[in-house]
Amino acid sequence: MAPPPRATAPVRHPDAPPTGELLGSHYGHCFGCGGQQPHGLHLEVRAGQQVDVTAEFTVRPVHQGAPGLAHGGVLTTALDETMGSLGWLLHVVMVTRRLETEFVRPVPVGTVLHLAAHAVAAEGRKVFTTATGRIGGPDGPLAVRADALFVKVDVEHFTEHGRDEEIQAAMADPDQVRRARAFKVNP
Ligand SMILES: CCCCCCCC/C=C\CCCCCCCC(=O)SCCNC(=O)CCNC(=O)[C@H](O)C(C)(C)COP(=O)(O)OP(=O)(O)OC[C@H]1O[C@@H](n2cnc3c(N)ncnc32)[C@H](O)[C@@H]1OP(=O)(O)O
Repeated sequence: MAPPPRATAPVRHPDAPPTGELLGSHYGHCFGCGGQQPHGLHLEVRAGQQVDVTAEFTVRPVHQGAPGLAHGGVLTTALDETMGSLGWLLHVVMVTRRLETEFVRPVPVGTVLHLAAHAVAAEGRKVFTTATGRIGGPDGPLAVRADALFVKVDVEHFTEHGRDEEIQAAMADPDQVRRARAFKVNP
């Protein structure tokens, strides 16, 4: 998943949220970041200085795979969501096309996973990203890492493919429309 040689360094948008600011959820029902998902990850992502973000995820019993351990798919979701949030800093909406996770050590229930992601390169609609999840603190032992390819999309991606009832509800929600605009999407 290496970026092609013609790829360039990703550029932080001039109107990107300032360093340290909480980005907020892009959609209340998002399994990764939404507040309206009881079993969701409730990730709170913070803007970094460049095209980078940090986040924390507390592993709860509903996230188990093996007894007392986080499910690998849930950990991948946490990495995916964190990397997807880089769109706030680029002012684009992007969806995951390819994602490769490495599970370096098991992550027990109760762990606070310290996530960090940055955009590595961009080329046309493609954004290449990478992320880590560490235990015990932002500089703690590496538990999981991932590389991903995101592709920029416009609002039709959602309105054409999403189920009608959720799309209608989202478009009727001024808060959702405001959040979509923050991504430079024009619903
Ligand atoms: C009010 C209503 C509006 C609401 C709006 C709300 C705001 C929402 C805000 C924010 C949302 C963010 C949500 C984040 C959530 C976390 C992230 C996720 O989990 S996202 C879900 C999982 N992902 C998918 O469901 C994608 C499913 N896949 C697709 O839909 C398509 O495959 C898509 C759009 C990704 C690409 O399809 P193509 O037809 O547009 O483009 P092609 O040509 O296939 O690929 C684009 C480029 O990528 C290269 N490419 C493709 N695969 C590659 C690979 N494996 N390696 C290298 N390059 C590859 C291709 O060669 C092409 O490159 P060349 O542009 O020609 O240079």
